[in-house]
Amino acid sequence: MTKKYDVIIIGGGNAGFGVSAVASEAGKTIAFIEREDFGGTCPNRGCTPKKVLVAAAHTLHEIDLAHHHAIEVSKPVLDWKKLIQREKAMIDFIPDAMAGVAEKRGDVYRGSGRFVGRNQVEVNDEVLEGEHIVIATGSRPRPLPIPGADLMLTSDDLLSDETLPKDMVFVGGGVIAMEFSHIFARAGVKVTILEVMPRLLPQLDEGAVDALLEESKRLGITVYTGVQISEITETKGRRQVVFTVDGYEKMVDCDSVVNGAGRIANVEGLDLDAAGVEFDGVAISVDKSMRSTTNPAIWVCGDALVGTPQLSPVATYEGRLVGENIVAGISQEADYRVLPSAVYTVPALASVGLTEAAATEKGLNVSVTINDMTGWFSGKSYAETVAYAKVIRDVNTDQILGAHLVGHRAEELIHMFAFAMRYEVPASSLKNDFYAFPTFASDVKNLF
Ligand SMILES: Cc1cc2nc3c(=O)[nH]c(=O)nc-3n(C[C@H](O)[C@H](O)[C@H](O)COP(=O)(O)OP(=O)(O)OC[C@H]3O[C@@H](n4cnc5c(N)ncnc54)[C@H](O)[C@@H]3O)c2cc1C
Ligand SMILES: NC(=O)c1ccc[n+]([C@@H]2O[C@H](COP(=O)([O-])OP(=O)(O)OC[C@H]3O[C@@H](n4cnc5c(N)ncnc54)[C@H](O)[C@@H]3O)[C@@H](O)[C@H]2O)c1
Repeated sequence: MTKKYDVIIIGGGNAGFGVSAVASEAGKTIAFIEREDFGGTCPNRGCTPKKVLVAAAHTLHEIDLAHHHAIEVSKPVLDWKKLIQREKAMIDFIPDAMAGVAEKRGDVYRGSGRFVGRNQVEVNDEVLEGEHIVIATGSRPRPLPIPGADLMLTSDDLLSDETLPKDMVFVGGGVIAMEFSHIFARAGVKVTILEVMPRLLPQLDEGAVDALLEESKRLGITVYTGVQISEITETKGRRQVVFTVDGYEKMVDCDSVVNGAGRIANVEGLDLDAAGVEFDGVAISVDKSMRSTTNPAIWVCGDALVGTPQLSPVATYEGRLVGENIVAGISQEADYRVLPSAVYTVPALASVGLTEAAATEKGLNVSVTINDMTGWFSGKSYAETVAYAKVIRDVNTDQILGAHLVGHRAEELIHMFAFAMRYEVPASSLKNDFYAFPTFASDVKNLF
């Protein structure tokens, strides 16, 4: 007999948990399907384990700066295998803990879900019927049409391999490449980044990215932009990446090549046709409330939803919004305008709101202030190697439109700007408030 549910959720990551929190609180019956680890990418293969490695890189950075503080230390010795084991030990409770939460909210099915009708999903040969079905299946690394692409590692491998390579190449110069390149470079690995676009992190503010690029070069990372990769080969256990840049063919020989070329929606194998869900090969067609345009029983959220930021808090937010739309029978739209995020290089690049280019394109009357804080008392005290801030303010409304920071605890300070933007605190109020002194936060008064 077919089991019937109010809501079937395919995928037990941030997005799926967002949906389940709202639906279970409203007393809906839920089927929760997960084929791998409950918790999904962020706590098991993304944000959380990655940050353990970032923290180690941060310590290596501080040791490197010790001489500025009249502290002599010998060359640090990093035991990569032990670091990976520490990272794994810190997260190993997560899948079971999250499965426990899922079981409290509904019936848990372990396996791959796929559509067998407009309202039916099959998992482990069992057919479930849902009034609503949510696709929260996340993303996977973009497959690249390059000969030898199968030789590439993914971020999953980097978080698990206990052997440190001598040298490595990242294909793509986005968030994953930047974060891991700083970790590995600080661990002593020779890193090369190959980016197809004219600059790294193309969607972030150019000034902030330039500051990070300088810091990355200081670390010894080699960056090529505007490249075309033609093939990846393997000889004697080493990999060779062949590419063209500025009309010249080049080759880098290395231990590991990593796919950092973006992530695509994880929807293959769902048999979307069986549910009458329109999919153009890249994105499922949805309306503004994240509902399939061709089957109103189906919703999409998190990384599986194409075109919105692939971030953990966004996946949770979208999931909760889908949950609310299902429970209340409404069509709320997501609002992505104030979204603080960070690239966890060491030091980090953090941003919120409009880039300078986007503000200019909108024709707004803006004031853009750029500061290098390495010479400020705070920057000098901590011997900061990079401390960059760009703040974009609307002159007419005195509202902060965007902030882009590198160093100076950017990943923490950015929330002051985000808070001001969300609650429309005027820039002059932010500037004139009390701050504990001396702190990095108190420097915000002097940034614009
Ligand atoms: C290396 C890395 C580092 C990251 N760091 C950060 C960070 O620092 N900060 C940040 O905000 N974001 C970060 N992200 C992004 C963040 O992890 C994702 O945006 C977020 O996890 C997406 O959540 P989701 O629920 O949409 O998908 P996921 O968490 O991927 O969950 C989808 C789940 O669906 C399951 N699934 C897929 N298909 C099926 C099926 N057919 N049947 C059953 N189950 C299925 C999968 O097994 C998975 O568990 C990082 C990502 C990566 C890869
Ligand atoms: N700190 C964080 O919040 C964090 C950390 C890691 C990942 N993530 C999320 O995960 C997603 C995936 O990360 P990512 O770094 O893989 O993607 P990304 O979109 O950040 O960067 C991919 C880069 O690869 C380049 N590229 C694409 N094809 C290429 C090719 N053939 N040759 C060379 N370069 C190529 C793109 O131009 C782009 O710059 C991101 O969207 C990000 O939101 C977030």
